[in-house]
Amino acid sequence: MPATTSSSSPARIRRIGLFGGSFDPVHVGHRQLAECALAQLGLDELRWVVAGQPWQKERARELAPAADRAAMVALAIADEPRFRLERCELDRSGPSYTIDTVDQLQARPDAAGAQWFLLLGQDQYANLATWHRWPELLQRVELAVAARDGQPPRTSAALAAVPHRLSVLAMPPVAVSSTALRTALQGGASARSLVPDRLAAAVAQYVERRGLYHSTPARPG
Ligand SMILES: Nc1ncnc2c1ncn2[C@@H]1O[C@H](COP(=O)(O)OP(=O)(O)OP(=O)(O)O)[C@@H](O)[C@H]1O
Ligand SMILES: O=C(O)c1ccc[n+]([C@@H]2O[C@H](COP(=O)([O-])O)[C@@H](O)[C@H]2O)c1
Repeated sequence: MPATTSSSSPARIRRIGLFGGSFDPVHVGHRQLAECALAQLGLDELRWVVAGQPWQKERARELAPAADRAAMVALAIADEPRFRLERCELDRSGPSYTIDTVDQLQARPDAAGAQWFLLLGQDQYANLATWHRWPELLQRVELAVAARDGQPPRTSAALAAVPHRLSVLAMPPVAVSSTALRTALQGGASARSLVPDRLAAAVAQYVERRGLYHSTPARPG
């Protein structure tokens, strides 16, 4: 009798990225970072987590409504099937702590056995030791960090004291921030004038239709 061989290869571990942000608004720097992560980490999917109540930003200023920020992300990612809009922070109450999101997503049956990556720009990597339950977060995800504003991924003193898994993402510099975009729009720039270098066309159309970031009031719907 011939020896039996198994035709089934071992199940491949799914690689899932989380990319959180206020996305106020989402811009080409976000998209570039996400594309680099897809390619360099070999992700099966990348979930864009729109912050419901970004507690560190809410203290400083009023944000655009979460529904608008999520709608803009949906438009910015629509052409890439591995990108998904993750709404769990919008559906929760209270401050949006990333560790709570990781708890929630890793507990879902579809996540069993997956390998998780958390994407960050250098500014948030430097800031990570201010996050809620951050040492625990480091046990639960591998960090994937991209340079920003000429600053390469660099561990802060507090982070350096805690072992963590880190992938450095190679990313061409994209000198765009949501702050600079809001300032330009508030100063009277049209959203379409920011396409394609700073905003995706569909996002710019949404900004104009909703009257976001201008002093004129938004039209309903
Ligand atoms: N141009 C960029 N290059 C690299 N990383 C970026 C860039 N823009 C944003 N990121 C990263 O994307 C994540 C979400 O960023 P966020 O939504 O706060 O955008 P932002 O442009 O930093 O906004 P704001 O100017 O309002 O602070 C963060 O980890 C941030 O570091
Ligand atoms: O968990 C925290 O305490 C925490 C503190 C600051 C920022 N974050 C997350 O970091 C991501 C980027 O935040 P921001 O403020 O740069 O848009 C977003 O997903 C936030 O929810 C998370």
